[in-house]
Amino acid sequence: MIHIGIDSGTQSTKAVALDLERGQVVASARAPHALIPGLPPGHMEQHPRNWTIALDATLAELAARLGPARRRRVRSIGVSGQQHGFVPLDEEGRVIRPAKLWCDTSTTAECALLTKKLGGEKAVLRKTGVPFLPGYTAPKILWLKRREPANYRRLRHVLLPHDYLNFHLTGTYFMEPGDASGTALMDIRRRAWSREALQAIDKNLENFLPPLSPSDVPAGTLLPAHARRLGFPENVTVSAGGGDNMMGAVGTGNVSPGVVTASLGTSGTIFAHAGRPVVDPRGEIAAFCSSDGGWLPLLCTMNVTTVTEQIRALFKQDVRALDRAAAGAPAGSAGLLMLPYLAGERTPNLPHATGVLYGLSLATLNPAYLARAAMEGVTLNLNHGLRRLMALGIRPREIRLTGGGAKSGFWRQLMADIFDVPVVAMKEDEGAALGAALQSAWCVSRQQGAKETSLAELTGRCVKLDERTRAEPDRKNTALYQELQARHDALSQTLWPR
Ligand SMILES: Nc1ncnc2c1ncn2[C@@H]1O[C@H](COP(=O)(O)OP(=O)(O)O)[C@@H](O)[C@H]1O
Ligand SMILES: O=C(CO)[C@@H](O)[C@H](O)COP(=O)(O)O
Repeated sequence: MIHIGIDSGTQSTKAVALDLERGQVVASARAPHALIPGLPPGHMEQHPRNWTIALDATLAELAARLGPARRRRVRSIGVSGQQHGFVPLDEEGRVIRPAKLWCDTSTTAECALLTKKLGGEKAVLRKTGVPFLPGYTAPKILWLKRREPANYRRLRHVLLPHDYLNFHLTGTYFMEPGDASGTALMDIRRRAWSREALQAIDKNLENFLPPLSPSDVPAGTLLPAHARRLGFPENVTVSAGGGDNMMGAVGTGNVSPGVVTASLGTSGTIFAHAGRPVVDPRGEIAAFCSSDGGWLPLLCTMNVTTVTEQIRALFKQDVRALDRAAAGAPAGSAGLLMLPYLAGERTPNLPHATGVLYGLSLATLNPAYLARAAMEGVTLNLNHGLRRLMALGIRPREIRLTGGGAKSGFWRQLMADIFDVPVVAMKEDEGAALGAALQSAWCVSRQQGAKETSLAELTGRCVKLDERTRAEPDRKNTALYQELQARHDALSQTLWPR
């Protein structure tokens, strides 16, 4: 059977077709989608129509690549999507306005209001497990109510990006706990909506949210119009899907405690599967649920490949040239330190911070040192959060890498040196898309009951490490980077005390 996985990321939509019997991805496709340009600072939005256009295009390309015989063997589709985006729909399921995204920082006032209503930061963590941060969905809904009342009056359905794509494919309003835990509207310990968080926004909000279904329950069946257009059989199951990090966990075999994954997409995330909720008393590590019945403590930084892309654009380099340039500067960039908060930052919670280049000199103001300082800066920023994950009891023996940035060999070595943990990329680098395909295969097998296959068995069969990419910490550099980490953290704390 063929199982299809879609990952609707911030910059593009990726699709893979998994042949389960062979345990292999046999076709893939990709289509870009862009942010809405020209919005005021802090406002990051996309029109959900562009996601559905990209989804339809990647599915059509995948269908063409599969050919008629394999198209007839398509059994299920799973959808993964960028987390936290707010898709507001009216009574007829029409999009009311563009979606505010995970990287939108325009809702700090709404976060403060919601935190106060629930009784302060400690009370919020006690009641829901997840603080109100601008990236999350809850303050975006309150923002709409306060700033665009006419649009809010039309609101009848709240969906997340991947839920909206499920709606496009099946016509059903559906939500599952993994992605929903990123709304900050759930009590993540109970895997249920938090009435108090909902009512802090609107006493009717519960009516606008679908009930939460377990992640192994299908969202629905592919609509006949899509199936006909693509040449797929009738009754293709569309699984619950999940947030891209939840699906990235599945696609990197992170479905039981002990494995740690880092994703280097537009955002940077590091997460570990847990059999119980992991709530950070400081609120830095997000206490999310996974999309397979467990929990997924997660660190997210907003500035990863956006920063390296800016440097690339500045010097008109392709990704290889960027690596070559960075390799031309020594470890530590001779004291040139970058705080990479170009888009504000989520961890640490500094939505209005800006980036800093410290230590410019005649030796360091050139493309090589800037490239290396950028890669080091975003990785030190991630490492700050990795230390916090470790303080909460996560012990990484190795870190599995996924997302675009994981393709760079130079960056992989830098990560091993800064994290002081071996890192390894996956044979299939679209981890979230593969995870979505695997979740859909799992969902089908659960529907079949007697022939049920566990998710661990499925990932064991289909998720493979690419041992050629393994990087071990280089002892020459680890001590230097520990020192640099202390300087990075101190500079950040001095400029933005917290
Ligand atoms: N070889 C490479 N070296 C460094 N960065 C890369 C490489 N290939 C891709 N990338 C980065 O990965 C980014 C896309 O990552 P991806 O995980 O697809 O993002 P998203 O899911 O957020 O859309 C690109 O913008 C690019 O910066
Ligand atoms: O906000 C988060 C995690 O909490 C981000 O990880 C988004 O889920 C976007 O992911 P990418 O597009 O960078 O993959």
